[in-house]
Amino acid sequence: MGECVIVSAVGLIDRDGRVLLTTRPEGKDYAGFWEFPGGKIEDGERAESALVRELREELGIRTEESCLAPFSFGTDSDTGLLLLLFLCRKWDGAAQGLEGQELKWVAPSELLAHDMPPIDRPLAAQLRDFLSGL
Ligand SMILES: Nc1nc2c([nH]c(=O)n2[C@@H]2O[C@H](COP(=O)(O)OP(=O)(O)OP(=O)(O)O)[C@@H](O)[C@H]2O)c(=O)[nH]1
Repeated sequence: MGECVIVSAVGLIDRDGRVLLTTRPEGKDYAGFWEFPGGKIEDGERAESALVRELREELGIRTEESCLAPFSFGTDSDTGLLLLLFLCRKWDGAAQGLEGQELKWVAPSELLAHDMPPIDRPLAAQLRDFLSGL
């Protein structure tokens, strides 16, 4: 049986209710696909602190664990990936692509128009429905 990889990711929601998607950098799996910012949880790390760290490293923004609300999760039986999706509406700084990734603030209704890894699609649909008040 393969190893389980746990990834923390976040739907950052701005004041206009748009969600930040970023591209996966060249050389990584799903390069060029759109994803929720985040990354793998390191050994002994908690999901929230991993996300606070990744947001600082990848986007140069600062947030706190108390600003991260658990939203949903997804699993991929082929890769053993477990993706934990949080939501965040409060952070300091303006997001930048510090690892060369593209950034795009996307209206909820446009989320599914973006190429995403398979695990993200149902999560994006849930997020769209949640933000549209369905
Ligand atoms: N951050 C993020 N990763 C995702 C999403 N969807 C998805 O399948 N993944 C997968 O989750 C894994 C996250 O790994 P990563 O490469 O971003 O993590 P990391 O920054 O810790 O990478 P590293 O191990 O290359 O340093 C990848 O296999 C990636 O394809 C998503 O929405 N956000």
